[in-house]
Amino acid sequence: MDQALSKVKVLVEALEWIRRFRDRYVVVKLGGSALEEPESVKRCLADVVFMEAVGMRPILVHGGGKAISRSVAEAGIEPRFVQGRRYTDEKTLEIATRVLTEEICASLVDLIKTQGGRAVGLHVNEQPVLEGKKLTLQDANGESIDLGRVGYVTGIREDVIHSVCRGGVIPVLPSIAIDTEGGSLNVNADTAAAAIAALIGAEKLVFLSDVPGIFLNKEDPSTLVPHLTIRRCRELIGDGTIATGMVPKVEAALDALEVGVGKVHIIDANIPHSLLLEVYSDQGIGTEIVG
Ligand SMILES: Nc1ncnc2c1ncn2[C@@H]1O[C@H](COP(=O)(O)OP(=O)(O)O)[C@@H](O)[C@H]1O
Ligand SMILES: CC(=O)N[C@@H](CCC(=O)OP(=O)(O)O)C(=O)O
Repeated sequence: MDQALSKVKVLVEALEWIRRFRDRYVVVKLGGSALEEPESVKRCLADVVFMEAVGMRPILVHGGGKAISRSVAEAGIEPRFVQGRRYTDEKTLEIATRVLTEEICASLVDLIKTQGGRAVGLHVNEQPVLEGKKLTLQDANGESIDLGRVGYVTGIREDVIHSVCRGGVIPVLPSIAIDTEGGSLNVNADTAAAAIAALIGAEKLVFLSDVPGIFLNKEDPSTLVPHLTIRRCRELIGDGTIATGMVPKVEAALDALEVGVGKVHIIDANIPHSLLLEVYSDQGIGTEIVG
């Protein structure tokens, strides 16, 4: 009896959050590191299917940096990164587009379907929804660095996203945008997810990565920080506590918060049902960042 009652308590606790997030957009970014663990990916997608079934509007944005690097290396090209962005010549763009759309996006759509959900890949080969511009970075001396076909998201076909979501279908978006001439641009998936969350006015932006959240000391799991503000994040980037792949993620998170996205969460895709724990329970999990 006690066990049955505790199950009901879980449902009652979830009800408040289910009501609160009904018809709200949540952008879920599945990172390339998390994508390396097929069982974790399946569980995360089951959570996304649950979110849609209880009335939320999840938008799945994914990367695939590790898979792109493998395919690029197989083609005899040495992967090269500048300030966390992949230098993308025409051949690299072709490979990145194929890996992200035909391999990763297609398999995520299939996996959602096998778990009873409905999903559609929205990208260059199907229905493009991300508009972008070429990104130019500057080096320490203020000189422009050419990254090739690398871009950033400037717009989104909101009408397409709205109608897909209203129809009970989960949009799956790889981080490839189209420029005004119809050419493809390779976009860092963290920045793509943040831009999408900002443009669509998402309630939340959730990064599913391969760490439980942000640590003050990466060697010591007890230093996980459950709650951070924009200001504190900037301090942690400044003093090097937040480093490597976490920097573009947190910078993208701050951009999204500054333009009105409610909250950003960084959680571990390898913790079973981390998404549901974050969204539908009082306790939360991982690191949340607020404005
Ligand atoms: N302070 C920190 N706390 C947690 N992880 C950190 C921190 N600083 C750097 N990292 C690194 O950031 C990585 C996540 O970034 P990345 O590998 O690019 O993920 P993804 O593929 O999900 O985009 C973690 O695996 C970790 O090694
Ligand atoms: C311009 C740029 O760097 N694009 C990324 C896109 C994929 C990505 O960002 O994947 P993660 O989620 O694994 O980081 C790349 O080519 O690797």
